[in-house]
Amino acid sequence: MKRKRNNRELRWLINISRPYLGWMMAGVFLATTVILANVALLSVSGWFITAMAISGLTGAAINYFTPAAAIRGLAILRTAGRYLERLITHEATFRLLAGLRQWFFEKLEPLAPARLQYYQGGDLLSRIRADIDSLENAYLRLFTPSLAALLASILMVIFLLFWNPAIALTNLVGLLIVGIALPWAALHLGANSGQRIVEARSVLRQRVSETVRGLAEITLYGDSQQRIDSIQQENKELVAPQRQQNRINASSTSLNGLFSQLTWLAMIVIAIPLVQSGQLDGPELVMLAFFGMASFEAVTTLPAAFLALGETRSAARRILDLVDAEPAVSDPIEPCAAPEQFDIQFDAVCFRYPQNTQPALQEVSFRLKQGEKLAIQGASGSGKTSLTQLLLKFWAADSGQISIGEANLENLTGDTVRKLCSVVSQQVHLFNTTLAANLYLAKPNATHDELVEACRAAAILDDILTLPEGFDTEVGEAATRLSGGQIRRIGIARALLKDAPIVILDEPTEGLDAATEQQVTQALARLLQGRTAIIITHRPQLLTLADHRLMMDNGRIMS
Ligand SMILES: Nc1ncnc2c1ncn2[C@@H]1O[C@H](COP(=O)(O)OP(=O)(O)OP(=O)(O)O)[C@@H](O)[C@H]1O
Repeated sequence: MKRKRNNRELRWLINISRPYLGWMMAGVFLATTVILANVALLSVSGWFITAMAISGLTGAAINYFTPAAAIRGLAILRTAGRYLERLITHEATFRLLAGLRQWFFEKLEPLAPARLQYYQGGDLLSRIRADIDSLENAYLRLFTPSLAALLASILMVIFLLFWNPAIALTNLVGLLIVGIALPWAALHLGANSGQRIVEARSVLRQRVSETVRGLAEITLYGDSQQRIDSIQQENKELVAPQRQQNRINASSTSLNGLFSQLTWLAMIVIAIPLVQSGQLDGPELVMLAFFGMASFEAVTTLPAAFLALGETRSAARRILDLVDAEPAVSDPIEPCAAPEQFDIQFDAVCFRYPQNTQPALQEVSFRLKQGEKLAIQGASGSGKTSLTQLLLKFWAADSGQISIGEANLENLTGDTVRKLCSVVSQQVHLFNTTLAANLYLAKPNATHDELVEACRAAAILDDILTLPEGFDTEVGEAATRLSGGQIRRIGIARALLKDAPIVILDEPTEGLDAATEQQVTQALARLLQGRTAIIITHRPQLLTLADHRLMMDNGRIMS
């Protein structure tokens, strides 16, 4: 089962790299060229220096032009090849990671908000950033170098076979130990700590981001020491597996050095008698010794890369676990077109959140005619917001039926339903860009006049125009100058721009002082004109906008 899951991650890593296969193969070709150029450079140099020394001693003539030119050529090939290889493999990997982030967001979107509520903000961020980034290891340090090592090793051993099978075999054994046995051992020894690193890093990130967000409360309630202690503890949880990985890495680096030196030594020991028997000459002995030494460049990075594979796999698993989650509501296979009539009807709707034992809504039924406004009141937790969440298709009813006009909600896609609805709540999220961009969000193709008109109707135009850069003011700067009431009127302007036939108000005047509440209520009255609306509120002012009232208690409609 575990092996199957591991294969699933590796298969996925290979599958997503398909579009970049051309780039990867070019990287493999260049990496192989660099390894071979380096081996050839050292071997020719060793041969050349020895041949020169011998000719100096014996006075024999030697052609030094060809080897000197070869050395220069190989040095240039090695340097230029390395540069191009890094350029190409990094380009391929970064393109892949960029594509992956976009794919991840596309997969996340249908999960929001219902399924994502189980993940903390810091955890999601960790998956989007750190987990995706750590996949870089798979491509830059693992796939490309492994393929290049395989290709280069085959060619090097074939080359040695022409000189002597025993030397070739010795080199092959050394390459197999460093290129396969050590990486295999590192992979198995490091799998557990790799997984712990990814998990501990995510926990630490969540804790830090939550601490920074709640800094005001922590300072106010004097909880800082406890926080520091818990961050230190979580830091220790991260450092322990990192230390273990460093130990494995240090051991594998030492063994790596030991086996490559032993192989090299064994190759020399085998070659010396061949010199004595005249099958090899002195320069060739040195050439083969240098060849053996340089050949390990092909495999020397693999143990560390395979050690990091445990971490990479865990990161891939966390990404897959999230994107494989079933959306809370699936779209119909053959959806209906958007309704043209906007009565809202709930028929015996029951709903319970998956992890709760108590239902949030029980047998909820009501009918609201197009253009009418319904106020819903009730104690906290009575199910008011849940009712609107179902209407927006963020969750699906367990039983009963919801319809808009003639269309049953089950036959409409979530997108279609949400295009028909605007929501104004007490929390208006402004993105960190200009005010204009925040407003265009509701209608990307709106003209500037439409923007101005919506802001005028929401009674926020004058406030925006007094800002130094008007609509072009950055929200970061504006947020310090905009009051809660002004931000809510920006939310109303957005809803006006969207011009959807159904409006949901979820306590939009909560927490405002009387004067501001009046301004916001007037703006809301303009928004509700001619639209069907559900208004969740306790505020008497806002209740005056409603034609009907419902009281909820414990998930049921009381009156
Ligand atoms: N996302 C959620 N996941 C699990 N349970 C939830 C979720 N949202 C609400 N609940 C639970 O469902 C019940 C109804 O909550 P709901 O938010 O609909 O009530 P509400 O009347 O809008 O309350 P409030 O006025 O405090 O916003 C409550 O018991 C609440 O704990």
